[in-house]
Amino acid sequence: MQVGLIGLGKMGFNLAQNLMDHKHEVVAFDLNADAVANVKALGAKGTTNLKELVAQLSSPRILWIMVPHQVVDSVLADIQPLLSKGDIVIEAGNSHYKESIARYEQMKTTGVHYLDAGTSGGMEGARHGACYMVGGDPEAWAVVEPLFRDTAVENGYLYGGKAGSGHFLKMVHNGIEYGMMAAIGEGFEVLEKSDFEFDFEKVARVWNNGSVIRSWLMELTERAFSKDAKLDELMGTMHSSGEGKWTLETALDLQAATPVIAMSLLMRYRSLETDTFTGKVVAALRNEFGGHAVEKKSPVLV
Ligand SMILES: O=C(CO)[C@H](O)[C@H](O)COP(=O)(O)O
Repeated sequence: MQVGLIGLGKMGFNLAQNLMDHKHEVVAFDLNADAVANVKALGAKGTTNLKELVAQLSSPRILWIMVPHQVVDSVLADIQPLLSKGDIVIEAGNSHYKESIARYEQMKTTGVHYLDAGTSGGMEGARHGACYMVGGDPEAWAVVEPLFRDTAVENGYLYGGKAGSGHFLKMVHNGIEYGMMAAIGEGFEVLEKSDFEFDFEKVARVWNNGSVIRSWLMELTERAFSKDAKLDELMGTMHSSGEGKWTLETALDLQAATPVIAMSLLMRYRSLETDTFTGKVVAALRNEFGGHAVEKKSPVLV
């Protein structure tokens, strides 16, 4: 299938390669000319001009937007005048589900289908097999399902139902992610404060082999400690992008008791004031799976 891919950042560039591995035709857009040149070198078409992107697509067009949620509205404002009835927009930023519902309703008035797609698996997933949660019109979903089937891991995609359900699922997924990472970080903080002389990389490795808590996050923990045995180079500052806060706000609205997610979010805020070892572990994990910036001891963002 032909896909117009908007956004060649950490996730989008890898998704472009994943799509091409599965014989899909990628026409990519990014403002960064180097990223466009790089994806063209791999076999995609590419442009830094949105009008050119849309003009190169056959109708009904499929546009896959892979940009941070903060810039989704401005991308939509730019492309909407260029689209026609029947076109399909897949919005794969980590958007708030209520914004996705509003965008879906607005797009519907112009006959453009809008699907909200949460993507998990980080940069590695986007490249070699992601996990997707998608919401929106079932008819539009039926058209684009092969794209998700091909670029996901086996059993790694779910059509969640009406508009907003994809981003709602991704929001809750990220809330769970906060709690799991906080627990891993806290466990290693106990080890670090004890009198025992543990090799944290080896501890993470043994826990990855047969234990109840073996997981991709624990594998990333092992990887992080293999690079820096005590994470001495990192500040334990835990930034956040909003999904944990939205999960907690939603839980409060629904009167769902979510103390683990709440505390993990609050500890992230706390870490902005005081360095902790938990913070180092969570910061390292965010860097491992999402390429998110970490603060080094000399306070420089990398
Ligand atoms: O969706 C993701 C992973 O599943 C992103 O990496 C997200 O940015 C993680 O959330 P936060 O930045 O708040 O830690």
